[in-house]
Amino acid sequence: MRERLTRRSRADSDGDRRDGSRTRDSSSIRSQLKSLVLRQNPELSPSMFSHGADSEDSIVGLLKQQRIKDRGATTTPKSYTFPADNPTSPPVQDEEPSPGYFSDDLEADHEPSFNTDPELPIVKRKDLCMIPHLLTKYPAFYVTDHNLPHTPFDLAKHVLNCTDSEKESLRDPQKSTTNGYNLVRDQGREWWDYNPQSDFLGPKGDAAYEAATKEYFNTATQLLQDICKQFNIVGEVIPKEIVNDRGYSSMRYLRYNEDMLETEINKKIRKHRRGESSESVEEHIKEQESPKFTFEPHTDLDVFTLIDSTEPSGLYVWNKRGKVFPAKPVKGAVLILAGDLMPCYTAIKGKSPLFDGKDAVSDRTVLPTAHTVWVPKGAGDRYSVEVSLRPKRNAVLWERTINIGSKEVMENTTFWWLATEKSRVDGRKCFMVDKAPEKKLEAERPAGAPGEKSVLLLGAVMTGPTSKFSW
Ligand SMILES: O=C(O)CCC(=O)C(=O)O
Ligand SMILES: [Fe+2]
Repeated sequence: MRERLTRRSRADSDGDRRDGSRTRDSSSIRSQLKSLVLRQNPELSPSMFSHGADSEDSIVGLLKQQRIKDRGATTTPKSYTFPADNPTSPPVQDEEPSPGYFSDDLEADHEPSFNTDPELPIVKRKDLCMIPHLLTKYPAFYVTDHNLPHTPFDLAKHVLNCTDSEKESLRDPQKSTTNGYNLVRDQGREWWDYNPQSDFLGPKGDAAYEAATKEYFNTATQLLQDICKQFNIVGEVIPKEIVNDRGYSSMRYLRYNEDMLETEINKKIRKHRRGESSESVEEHIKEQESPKFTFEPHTDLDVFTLIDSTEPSGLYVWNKRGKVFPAKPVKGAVLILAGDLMPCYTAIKGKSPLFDGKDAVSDRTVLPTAHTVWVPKGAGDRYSVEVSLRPKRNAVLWERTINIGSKEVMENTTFWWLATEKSRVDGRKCFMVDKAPEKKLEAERPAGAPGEKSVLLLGAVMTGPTSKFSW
């Protein structure tokens, strides 16, 4: 008789994985970001990408330094590693599917098609059948002709422009960061979350706001579920419960707020002048003039994410070979990113990225889309609307038998375990690529043992010898 065990939460220490040195690939992502940002913002000076001792690190250096300041650390942080390039693979752009690639699978009365202007594919809703293939070649895609209501930027602007005291009243009483109002002041970012599992914390007495928010959420999650269905044409790849149930899905209105950023910078400068900071004036001034990462590179904890945003554009995504794509807003289209759960569902049959690392990944495996938001200071506020399709918290991602002492135990790894692990990762929100060392995944290890640093070993997602993915 086997016992059943549900993996809900457990830390896994693996400090070593943080100290790989910068790779050729990392500088390639940085230089691509730099040249894309400069192309899109010609008024910026290239020297803005240099920043003290980390000049070579360009944008990432800024992020890194910000983190040192945030944490008050005095030592140089562990370096950042990036997805490895796979020189043996043909370049992404050469790998477009031939027309009618999926026509055998479908009874479509038209030839599915997409275009790549901009570089990320644009697919009509009626051609969603192309998605499973496209997502093995591109990190993201746009959907047009989607029949969604207008993206509710008006609601985002409304809620994120209330007075500070009104915003405070929209915070979750339990301090949830996924419901109601929240902010990260020194990144100039604030957001409001709708989470159907929790009480609605929208502007008081505003029934129209609530109705429009829910309507967009419902139609957008339906589109994401329709995308999931495309993976199940031949067999169940994405669990039916996700296709049929909104589970723990949520919606977010975001504002990248120039004034908030400015106020924070001025506060720091004043603090310095009062002699409360040891940092040099020059550094503050540089900081004031520097372009700014406003959302650290990460992957999303979901199955799929739908995003639409206003100008100034600022979202960048990259693929497993480190090619960076600007993901500008496209009129009438929404952008779709793959989330952390996709490699779990599209792994090689019988294997899981959770435990088999990159051995679970084939070229048909859909990897989570790494992305970052970077808005140059002075470009104005940016708003975005984001919908995340997620399963229920107790959805089982993987089931396996393990031995605990002399007992055979059936272990279920749940979505909420994954979520908890990710939230414990300090400063890095991308799943990394590596083979999970089995001995570190023993079920009897107590959760959150003292001194542990939680590091995710889940996203066996990049190819190549230095295939770690961490920031
Ligand atoms: O603002 C955006 O475009 C993206 C936001 C994002 O990546 C997130 O909320 O996870
Ligand atoms: Fe994201």
